Formats: sequence, structure tokens, C-alpha cells
Amino acid sequence: MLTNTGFPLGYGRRVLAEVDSTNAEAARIAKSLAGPEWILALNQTASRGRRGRAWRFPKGNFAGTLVLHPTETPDIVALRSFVASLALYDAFIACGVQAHCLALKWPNDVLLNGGKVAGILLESIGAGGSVGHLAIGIGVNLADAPAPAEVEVQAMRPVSLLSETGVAINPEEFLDLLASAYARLELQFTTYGFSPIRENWLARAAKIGEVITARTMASETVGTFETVDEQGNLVLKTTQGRVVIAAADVFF
Ligand SMILES: O=C(O)CCCC[C@@H]1SC[C@@H]2NC(=O)N[C@@H]21
Repeated sequence: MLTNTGFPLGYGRRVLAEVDSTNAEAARIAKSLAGPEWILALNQTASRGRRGRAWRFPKGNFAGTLVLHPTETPDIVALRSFVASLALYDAFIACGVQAHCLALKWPNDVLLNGGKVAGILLESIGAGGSVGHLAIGIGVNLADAPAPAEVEVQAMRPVSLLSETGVAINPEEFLDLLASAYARLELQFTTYGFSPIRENWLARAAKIGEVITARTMASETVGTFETVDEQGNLVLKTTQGRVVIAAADVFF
């Protein structure tokens, strides 16, 4: 259900002119929030990406974090990266992007015409073994993308929504689409569990059935991308048999 401002009921929304990182802001304010809250920054000065990488943020792009207060165990909480990827997919469709141009890359990138248009950084905020609060940080190249030379060698080619499709949308409009899509999928996740999310994710996955490389700091595994299991792990069929991978960077 939407409020009369077009934002999903029960979700808070704050727009900051500038912040270091919306995920850092999420960590600062999470305890003071009574419910789910979207934090959008129109300028972000210290954007962070997965695995300690920097994330380039030119003005006009989307930098937002959803703060949640989940009560499940950490392994279930982490599956929300798939919920967020699907929400991004649906938000792009709502912007007018053709479905055949979009794909989801494990664990949680969104590809547009084969290039990376959006990334997700999931961080738990809390003490001890409990998650406490969850920050789902989302960066979307709406207007501009880094030049290939600005990202790691072998990283996916960065692309922007504007350059690939001609669709011009500002971050606040994009937030409305994303927040609606996320709220619908979050309800599906908490009601029916991971199965429907997993099926929808797999139906949109890039390179299923093809040979890919999964790389961690310690090892590299080359194999056929078989599936993503019920725990969200990547499953590769290799010459040594089935390999189940919980965390890695994937290269095509
Ligand atoms: O490495 C990735 O693919 C994830 C990038 C996530 C970037 C977003 S922008 C909003 C939020 N705030 C941050 O500092 N990072 C995330």
C-alpha cells in the first residue's frame, strides 16, 4: 500500500543534501529509528562498495540505504540482498527499461546491456551475534558511470541508465519506484520465505548454465553456474564435482 505521497506505508524517508556514506549514516541513526527508513543522499563524499572498495558517486546518481530491524537469524537476514536485487530490477522495469536488457549477477549486482548499472552493500549494524539492524546500501548509475579505467581490471563494464537507455530519472523519483518495489518484495519474503524470491531471482540471473569464475582472496573456482541454493550460495559444477560458494566475486 502507498501513502498519498507515493511512498510505501510504514516506511520512513529522509533526503540528505550531502553525507559521507548513507550506510555510515544508517549505522549512526539505526538505534533511534522505530521502523524501516530509507536514507537518500543527493551527494555522497565517501561512498563505499563491497569488499572495502570505493564506489564512485557523481551527482545525479542514486545513493540510498534502507535501514531495517530484522529479527531473523543472520543467515536469513543476509538473503535480503536478493530481495533488494529484485526490487532494483522491478524499479528499472517501472522506469521503462525492457526486461531483456536487464540481468542479475550473483550475489547482488544489476546488469544493463551486460554492464554493471547498480550494486548493493549489505551491512549489519549491531553487537555480538545478533544482527540488530540491517543497512541495505544501494548505488545506481542513473546519470553517469565510471570510465572502465576507473574500476578494477576484469570488473564488469560500468554503465549508466541514461547512456544505455536514454531514460532520465532523478534520485528522488527513482527512490519512490525502488521503495514501492522493495516493500512488496519484503512482504513476500517475510510471508513466504526465500523460495519465491529465489525462483524469481534465478529467472533473471545472468550466465546460468554457462562457465563462470568465482574468486575469493584465497582461491579461484571455474565451473558451470548451476544454481543458487536455498541459502543463497552459488553452486558451480566443476571438474572436481559440485562446489558451493558462500561469498566471492564472480567474473564472466
Ligand atoms: O560494490 C558494490 O557493488 C556496492 C556499491 C554500493 C554503493 C552504495 S551507494 C549507497 C550506499 N552508501 C555507500 O557508501 N555505499 C552504498
